[in-house]
Amino acid sequence: MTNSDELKIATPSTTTNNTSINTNTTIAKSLDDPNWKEKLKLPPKDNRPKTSDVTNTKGHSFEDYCLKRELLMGIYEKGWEKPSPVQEQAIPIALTGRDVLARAKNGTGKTGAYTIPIVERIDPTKNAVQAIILVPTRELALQTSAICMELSKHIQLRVMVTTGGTSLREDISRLQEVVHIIIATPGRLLDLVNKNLAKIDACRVIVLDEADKLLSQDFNHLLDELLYVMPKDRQVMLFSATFPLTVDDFIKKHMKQAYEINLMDELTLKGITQYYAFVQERQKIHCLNTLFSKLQINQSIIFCNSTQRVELLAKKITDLGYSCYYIHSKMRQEHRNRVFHDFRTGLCRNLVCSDLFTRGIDIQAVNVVINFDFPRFSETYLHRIGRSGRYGHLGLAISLITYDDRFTVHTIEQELGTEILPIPRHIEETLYVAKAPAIEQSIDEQQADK
Ligand SMILES: Nc1ncnc2c1ncn2[C@@H]1O[C@H](COP(=O)(O)OP(=O)(O)OP(=O)(O)O)[C@@H](O)[C@H]1O
Repeated sequence: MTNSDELKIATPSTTTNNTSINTNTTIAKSLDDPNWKEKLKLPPKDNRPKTSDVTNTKGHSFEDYCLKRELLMGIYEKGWEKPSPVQEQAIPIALTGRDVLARAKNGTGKTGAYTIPIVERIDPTKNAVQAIILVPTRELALQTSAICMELSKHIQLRVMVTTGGTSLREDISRLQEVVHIIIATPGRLLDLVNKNLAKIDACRVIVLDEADKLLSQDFNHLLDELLYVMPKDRQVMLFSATFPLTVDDFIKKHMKQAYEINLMDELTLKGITQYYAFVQERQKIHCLNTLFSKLQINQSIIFCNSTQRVELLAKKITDLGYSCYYIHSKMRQEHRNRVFHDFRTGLCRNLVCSDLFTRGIDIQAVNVVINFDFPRFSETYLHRIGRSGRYGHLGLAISLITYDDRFTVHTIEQELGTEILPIPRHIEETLYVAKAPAIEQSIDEQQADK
């Protein structure tokens, strides 16, 4: 790969939708229109094969849930044709107002599993905050609000994002207007609540996305404070791919007969192939250079264990002649936003980052994740490698391992029940580069055909 081909980043392989749906006509405004589906502006169909992590459903359709027509329009126009396994389980229960505790693999549609019921249950005629979605990072807040706005684009819903690192004054003036859903990082929301600027005493739904991260020591006490302000008869929903025991206290204290969903009979995604390269610390850059020259990287995320190492590595990669961005929590927010936006739109092939990007970030074009530094915990490893292989697609995770990491590797393999294999001389492209087949077929089916 050279710099000259940096910009040829493939978006998910697509073919135009040639079903009976006409994408050129205007959107059905009339809710009585029996042909509303034919008038939707659908995105190109994503015909890449998918694993059973997302295809193994009960066969529900979004229409089975009696959702508002305008919401269904938003869902279909987002390109979501049918619910994923976690959506099938969570949506009908969440619509009843019951507490939900949902564990499902990375990239299998947890965001839709809580945003769809929330959007359905909001009364847009009421001038009040009716739902709160908490996430651990500012980038994830922006990503989640974009999804919420896309799904509700035919409904007059007002979504507000508020996170640390942005102007409090802007938030204050935004809160003078109507706000139905707040998507926030916990610290800023609590600040607004304590200053009596955000009124959440009538808000009856709260979601903790990446719940185990939010309930870690960094945020735990903030959440207790927020929940004490909310009405007693609220709905609490927790979503993550990992639920260590640390969340138990919160569940006992704040949830009532939560409906439990656990779609993690195995922990790692079927579409991701995991390898390690055993190296000395000083050989890591050379090894990365070799990987860059050999792999078919569409977009890659490269993880380091400290912000300082992120910046140093990004400089070394640039010196090697590969374009790359970097992002970490000590950068100014506007700078972070620009990097996030530009990487997402494919302006650069490689992104070096700290664990700021480990949770929730969804960039479909990422097919390779590299652990330049090996993480210390299995949760971190799982979430990091889950940045590729989104929605049942293919991905490659390569970890550079030093002698000091050897016990951690073993522990993580044990805890996740997975095997990280030594990297072979040649890595088959079929393992991580998607080719769209003419007929949609799951990856598992293809393997069965062989
Ligand atoms: N029903 C659906 N049909 C097709 N694509 C979907 C559907 N639901 C979600 N997706 C897509 O799947 C991708 C992953 O979704 P999402 O980010 O919600 O996963 P997640 O389970 O929250 O992952 P993570 O654990 O990493 O946060 C997104 O690109 C989203 O648009």
